[in-house]
Amino acid sequence: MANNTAGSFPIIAITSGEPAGIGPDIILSTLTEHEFSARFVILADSELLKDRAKTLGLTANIICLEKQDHTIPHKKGDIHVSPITLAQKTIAGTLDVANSPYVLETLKQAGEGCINQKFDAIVTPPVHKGILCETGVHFSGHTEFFQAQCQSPHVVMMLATEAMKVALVTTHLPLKDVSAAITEKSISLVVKALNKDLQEKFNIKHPKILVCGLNPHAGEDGHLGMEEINVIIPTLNKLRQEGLNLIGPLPADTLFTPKYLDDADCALAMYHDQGLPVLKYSGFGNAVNITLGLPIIRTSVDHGTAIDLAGTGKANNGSLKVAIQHAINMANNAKKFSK
Ligand SMILES: NC(=O)C1=CN([C@@H]2O[C@H](COP(=O)(O)OP(=O)(O)OC[C@H]3O[C@@H](n4cnc5c(N)ncnc54)[C@H](O)[C@@H]3O)[C@@H](O)[C@H]2O)C=CC1
Ligand SMILES: NCC(=O)COP(=O)(O)O
Repeated sequence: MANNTAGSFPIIAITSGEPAGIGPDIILSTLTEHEFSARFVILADSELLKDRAKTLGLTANIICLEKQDHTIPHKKGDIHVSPITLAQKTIAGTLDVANSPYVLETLKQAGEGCINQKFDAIVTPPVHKGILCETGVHFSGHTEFFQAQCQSPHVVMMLATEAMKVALVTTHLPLKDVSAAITEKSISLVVKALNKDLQEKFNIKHPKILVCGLNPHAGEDGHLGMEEINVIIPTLNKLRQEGLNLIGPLPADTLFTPKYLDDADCALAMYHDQGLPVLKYSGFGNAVNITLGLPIIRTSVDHGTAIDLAGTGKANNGSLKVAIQHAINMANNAKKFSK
C-alpha cells in the first residue's frame, strides 16, 4: 500500500490514454457518474480534460494536485489531476504525433509512481500504438512497456469478463512470428505466471487452465502442423508433473464452448487473435485487461482509442469502470497479503 496517511483507500493512477481518442471522455464520464472507494490521480493535461468535459457537456471539477503526492477519497465529479502538459492542443478525433511523447510520459510517471509505492495500481485507458511508433520508438503495447519498465522477465496478458478469462502465450506479435515464439520456455513461463496470479490475485486454489493448440484441430495428429507434437504436448506434460491442472492442447474452435469453459478457470490462447475475439464477442465493453507477472498492479480497458467516437459522447465507459474496480480490489488484496 502506498506510504500515505490521507486515507485507507488505495491510490489509483489513471493515465489519459491517447488524447485524441476516447480516453479523456471515458475518464470524465466514469468519474462523474460513479462513486469508488479509492483515491485517484489522473496523469493528464488538465486543459485537455477541461476542454473535453465542455465538449461533452459534463460537469467536472478539475483539481490540479501540483506537487502533492496524494489526494482525497473520490467524490463523483471531482477529477484530481497530476498535470502533464501536451505538446499541442488536441482536436478530438485527430491524431498528432507531436503528442506521442506526452502519452509516453503519462505511462512513465504512472509506472514509476507504482514502483515507488506512491500509487497502489495503474489503470490505463487506450493509447494508439501506431502514432506512438511514428516517433521512431517501437511501442507494441502497455503490457510490454510496463514489462520493460519493471524489468519483469515474463508477463502475461489476460482479459476477463464475468463469464471467462482468456490469457495469451504471445501478445503483440506478427502472425508470421508466432510459431517460433511457441517454445517450451515461453509456454512454461506463461503457464507458471498465470497459475501463480490466478491463485494469489484471484484466490483460485488450484486453477484449471484450458490450453489451446496452435494449429487447426490442434494439429490433427501432426497432419495440420507439428507444434503440438514437438512442443506443446511435451511441455504441458512436464508442467502437469509439477502439479499444474492443465487441459489440452485442445482445438481452439471447440475449447471456447460451454462444455469446456463451464468448469475451467481460464483459457490460454497461443496468440492475440486466437483468444481475444472470443472474449470480446462474449463481453466487449465489460471486460478488463490485466497484466499478470508484474510487481505492480496494472489493469486496462478491453477496447482501443475509438478515434471515431472521441468528443461525441457515444463512448461506452463500462470497461473502464470494470478496470478501475478490479484495480481497487487487487490493491486491497495486496494490502491484505502484505500485512
Ligand atoms: N489498451 C490499449 O491501449 C488498446 C489500444 N488499442 C489501440 O486502439 C487503436 C484503434 O484500434 P481498433 O482496432 O480500431 O479498436 P477500437 O476498440 O478502438 O475500435 C473498434 C470499434 O469499436 C468501437 N469502440 C471501441 N471502444 C468503444 C467504446 N468504449 N464505446 C463504444 N464503441 C467503442 C469503435 O468505435 C470502433 O467501431 C489501435 O491503435 C490499437 O492499437 C487497441 C486495443 C487496446
Ligand atoms: N487487444 C488488447 C491490447 O492490445 C491491449 O494491449 P496493451 O496496451 O494492454 O498491452
